Amino acid sequence: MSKLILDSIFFYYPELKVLQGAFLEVPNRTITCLVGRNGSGKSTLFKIAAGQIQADSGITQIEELRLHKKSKITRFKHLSYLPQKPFLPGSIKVGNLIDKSFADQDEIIGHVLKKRVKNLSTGERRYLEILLVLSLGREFILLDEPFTGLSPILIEKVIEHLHNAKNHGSGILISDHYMRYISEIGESFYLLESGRTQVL
Ligand SMILES: Nc1ncnc2c1ncn2[C@@H]1O[C@H](COP(=O)(O)OP(=O)(O)OP(=O)(O)O)[C@@H](O)[C@H]1O
Repeated sequence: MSKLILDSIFFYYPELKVLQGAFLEVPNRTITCLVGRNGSGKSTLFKIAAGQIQADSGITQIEELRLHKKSKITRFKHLSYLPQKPFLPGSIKVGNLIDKSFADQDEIIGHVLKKRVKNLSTGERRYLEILLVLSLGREFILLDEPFTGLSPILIEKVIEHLHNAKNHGSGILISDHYMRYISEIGESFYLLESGRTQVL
């Protein structure tokens, strides 16, 4: 079984110690959840795992493979990442982003294929972003607050997609404040508090 590991992660802003030795293990074929209060550092840990920012110290690795700051291609091959904030350029048409055969099977996306991203509703845009991140079929999938802005029906659809991705072998790391859904789908849980993680 392959694992994404973050070990002894420290990250400081000039006047704030955000992470102080955080540890996380994300095995494949598993949904791992990271929870914690607002501002506890969850997004910071995601950004470090995704290589968007660099930790002051600590290790990110997949099995024996160390992921250094410069390992961008290696990261891209192994990981896909949904940031907390919208990331798609507004001017692109949905139909140019997603495979038509896929869109034909999804009612929500099927209805908005001709629209530009900037003209989607918040929930439609978030749903599209999640599908794109999942469709890359990476070994590890990092989802930072995917459910924000989604209706319960869309959340249920996303959960179905997450189970599919997991059954195809992906390891999923997810953070969200919707505890009802998190506790429904998660198999292992970490709480981030005072810069450190503990297994729940
Ligand atoms: N660019 C920045 N400069 C200084 N402090 C920052 C910066 N970005 C984030 N922070 C601070 O770092 C801490 C951790 O932020 P982070 O976004 O990782 O928290 P979070 O757990 O994801 O929060 P939330 O659940 O609200 O999304 C917060 O106290 C935040 O104010």
